[in-house]
Amino acid sequence: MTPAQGGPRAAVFDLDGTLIDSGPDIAHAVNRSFVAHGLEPADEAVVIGLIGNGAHRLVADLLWRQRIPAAPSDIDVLTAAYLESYADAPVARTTIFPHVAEDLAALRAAGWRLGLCTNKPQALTETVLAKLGLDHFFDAVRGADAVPARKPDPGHLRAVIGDLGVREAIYVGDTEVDEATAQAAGMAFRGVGWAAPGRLSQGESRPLSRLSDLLA
Ligand SMILES: O=C(O)COP(=O)(O)O
Ligand SMILES: [Mg+2]
Repeated sequence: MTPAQGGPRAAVFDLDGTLIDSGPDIAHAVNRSFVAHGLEPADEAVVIGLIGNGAHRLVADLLWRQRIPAAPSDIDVLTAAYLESYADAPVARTTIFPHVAEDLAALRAAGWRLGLCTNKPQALTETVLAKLGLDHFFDAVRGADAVPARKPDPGHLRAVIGDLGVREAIYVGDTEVDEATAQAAGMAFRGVGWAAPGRLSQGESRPLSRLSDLLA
């Protein structure tokens, strides 16, 4: 699907794994919470392979992967500790992927409206964007707790499009969660070429080599 002729061109981006390489900070924070509660830390690569469904699900999936039995209240406690630890050092090990800032600037210069749709909590999302100097690119930002239901619920993406005041947009992400969300919302999707191995579906045959490819 291409933007309507003459209509505002718009793109919505996922955050973690798409615009920023935040896996090292996320892994460090979640492992701090595990160790503080007497649990084994997980390999960074394992954590990175599970990011994208929000903080609570990341903790639950890691416990399951490590075969650690946990009650729902344990998952809540570990999630709260993880997010507290993450908020303590949100960008200590995080980098912006190459060319992302200049390509977002190029899209804006070409008149595109840009949104962000992430399963990171809203406050942490705003902090991370501001600390990395990316906040000024976006006309709309919605984290997981800024909508009634987060990705893969299509309402999350539709809320961002509503905020942008456009009828359609392309969604750009790094995982099958993002692909499923776009599909459920009836939106076009492009994966990023720097997604971690195996995170996009086999069907994503045209990943972007740069965000500025959207201008082509
Ligand atoms: O799952 C998360 O915590 C956030 O991941 P996302 O930015 O890729 O949606
Ligand atoms: Mg992602």
